[in-house]
Parts: sequence; C-alpha cells; structure tokens
Amino acid sequence: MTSKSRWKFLAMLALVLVVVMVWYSISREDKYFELFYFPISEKKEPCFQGEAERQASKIFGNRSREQPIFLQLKDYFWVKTPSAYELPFGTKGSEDLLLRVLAITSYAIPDSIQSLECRRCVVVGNGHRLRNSSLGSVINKYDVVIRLNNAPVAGYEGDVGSKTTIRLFYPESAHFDPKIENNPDTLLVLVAFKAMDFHWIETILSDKKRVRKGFWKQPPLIWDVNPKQVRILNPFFMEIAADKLLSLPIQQQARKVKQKPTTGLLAITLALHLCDLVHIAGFGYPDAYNKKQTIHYYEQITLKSMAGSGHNVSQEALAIKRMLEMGAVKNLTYF
Ligand SMILES: CC(=O)N[C@H]1[C@H]([C@H](O)[C@H](O)CO)O[C@](OP(=O)(O)OC[C@H]2O[C@@H](n3ccc(N)nc3=O)[C@H](O)[C@@H]2O)(C(=O)O)C[C@@H]1O
Ligand SMILES: CC(=O)N[C@@H]1[C@@H](O)[C@H](O[C@@H]2O[C@H](CO)[C@H](O)[C@H](O)[C@H]2O)[C@@H](CO)O[C@H]1O
Repeated sequence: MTSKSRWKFLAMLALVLVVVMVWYSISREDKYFELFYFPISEKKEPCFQGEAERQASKIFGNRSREQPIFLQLKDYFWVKTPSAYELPFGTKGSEDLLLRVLAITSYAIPDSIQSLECRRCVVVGNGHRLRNSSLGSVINKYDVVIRLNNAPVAGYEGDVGSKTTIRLFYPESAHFDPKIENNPDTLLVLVAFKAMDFHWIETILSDKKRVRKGFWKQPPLIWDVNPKQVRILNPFFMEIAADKLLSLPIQQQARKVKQKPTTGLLAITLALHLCDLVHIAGFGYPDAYNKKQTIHYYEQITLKSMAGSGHNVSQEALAIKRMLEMGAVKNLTYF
C-alpha cells in the first residue's frame, strides 16, 4: 500500500468510526427520551386492569392492597384501629379529633370512578415544565386528574387542562376560594400533617370557633365547600412513600426538620393504588445550582422558597426515575 492510499484507508476508517459513534449516541438518547418522556399519541393509551396495582406491589409490597384509600368512620368508631405512627405517617394520638371529622365527611370513592372498567389517571405536578406545554387537552382526556395544593387552572387551561377529579391539600395549601380552581364535583382530599389539621377542617365544616395558631401559614377561615366532597387521605400512603420510595426513617421525633415526601410524590403513590394506569406531568425541580429558575408554572419562586420544607428533591427525582424505568408510571413532560 502506498502512503497515499494508507492515509485514504485511515481516513475512511475514522469516518466509519465517527458515524458509528454518532449513531450509537443518538440511539441511546432516543432510549433515554422514551424512558423519561413519551410522545403523546392521539389515541387513548391501552389500559390494563390491575396493572398499576401489580407495579405498586413490586415497589410497596402486598400490605398496601388491604388499605382503604380514605379514612373511614367505622375504623375509628366501632373498632379503634390502632396506628403505629403519629401524623403524618399514622393517626396515633389524633383519633378523637379525627373521629369528629369523619362523622361529618365521607369516605366513599365516587361512582364516576368506581364504575370505570379501567381507571386512567394523570397526576399533575406544579412544576414549571408545564408552562407552554399545550398539554391541557391531553390532560382533560384522563378519567381521573389529580392536582395538588393551590395549583391554579383558571388562565392556564391550555397547558394544564381544566378537569380536576381529585385535589390533595393541607390547611396551609388550601386555595382561599376552592370554587374557582375546582369543578363542582372535585374531591378535596385532606393530607393531614398534624392534629391541628383535623381541628381546622372540623371548625371550617361545622362552622365552629376557628383557631388561628399552630399553622406555618394562615389557612382559610371561611372555606365554601360541601363536606360530602371532602375526604381524609389514609396516612398509610405517606408512610409507604417515605419508607419505600425515599427510605426515610418513620420514627424521627428527635430531628428538628422532619423529612417527608412532597405532596406530589404522595399523589403518585396514591394513584398507583387507586388507578390502573398512571401518567404524570409537571414533575421535576431545577438543579440546585440553578438558583434563578422558577419552580412553578404559575408563579415566580425559586428552590430557595423550599428551604426548611423537609423535602429531599434529589432523592425524590431518583425515586421517580426508578418508577419511570420500571414502567410503573409514564411522563408527559420531560424529566
Ligand atoms: C414554601 C413551601 O412550603 N412550599 C411547599 C409547597 C407549598 O406548601 C404549597 O404550594 C402551598 O403554597 O407545597 C409543596 O409542593 P408544591 O405545591 O410547590 O408542588 C406540588 C408538587 O409538585 C411537584 N413539583 C413541584 C414543582 C416542581 N418544580 N417540581 C415538582 O416535581 C412536587 O412533587 C410537589 O409536591 C408540597 O406540598 O409538596 C412543597 C413545597 O415545599
Ligand atoms: C414545624 C413546622 O410547622 N414546619 C413547617 C413545615 O411543615 C413547612 O413545610 C411544608 O409543610 C407542609 C405540611 O404542612 C408540606 O409538607 C409542604 O410540602 C412543606 O413545604 C415549612 C414551609 O416553609 O415551614 C415550616 O415552618
């Protein structure tokens, strides 16, 4: 081989190598995107009865199958269901307050959900990734749309939809006018973190004397809702989200800032037990060094606002990635 043709040969070899490397990295990226973001088709995703429950048992074990989604009066009135943990992971010590709340609220899963052959659910996180996503009409097509805290819908319908089947909240995160951001039949599901949260909902619903102290932010004192639409989430789901997804210690009395799952991670845990198919949207925080990036789709606040909240967002991201990788949930936004 002359030196000229040797060079030609080497150049060809280098070119082939570059092509192979580019192809390999593109195909890997495709796989990555398929895992953490999946393209939305016009057709409804096929739904398989019991699929989410099968996935849930891999993550959370079989104990969760027997647990009611919402707390029931009979478990506290006729039998005194013992709980191993205090709020937010159990009801130990809060039974009397809880009993009064359960006497005026309901626990039933509405017929509109109960009668579905297969329950397609979407959990809408409050993340900035929903902004300009145009996912509104896609979100509205799910049978059950789960929203969190005071996340607005009015004015953001194009990106987040307008249907709200279930909204998780606690006193400090309750919207002051629940009629604006919900549908007439939205289930308002209280996530209790402390005994005062039960006291708050009782005084609001039975129009008793309000207590202002004991909250980290002033909750509504007048709240125009029908008690029949209020449910109390079984704290068992907080326990398993903390234990199985984040490996947090459940008994942690000595610690100053108690670590706990975010309401969104709790909602995914709930959905895996209530639904047959679980999709998520609007999850994911900016990197810690991204100090100016706003975190919500509806307001300008940064990660700094979450200091002292007791959440480990990087650990949560790993937990969500794990659920995406195993196919337990699918993501409508990127992750
Ligand atoms: C200041 C403060 O305490 N902020 C907390 C707020 C606040 O209390 C409410 O918005 C009411 O005003 O609530 C939280 O969360 P927040 O209401 O912000 O968001 C709801 C859930 O969406 C997911 N999320 C949000 C933003 C983002 N960039 N990525 C996300 O994945 C999370 O799973 C989150 O749970 C909460 O309840 O978890 C957690 C936040 O720490
Ligand atoms: C002891 C106490 O009240 N701690 C408060 C935290 O619960 C609260 O975190 C907030 O507590 C909520 C429950 O009440 C939710 O878990 C929410 O995700 C979380 O951010 C932070 C908010 O800045 O303020 C502290 O004083």
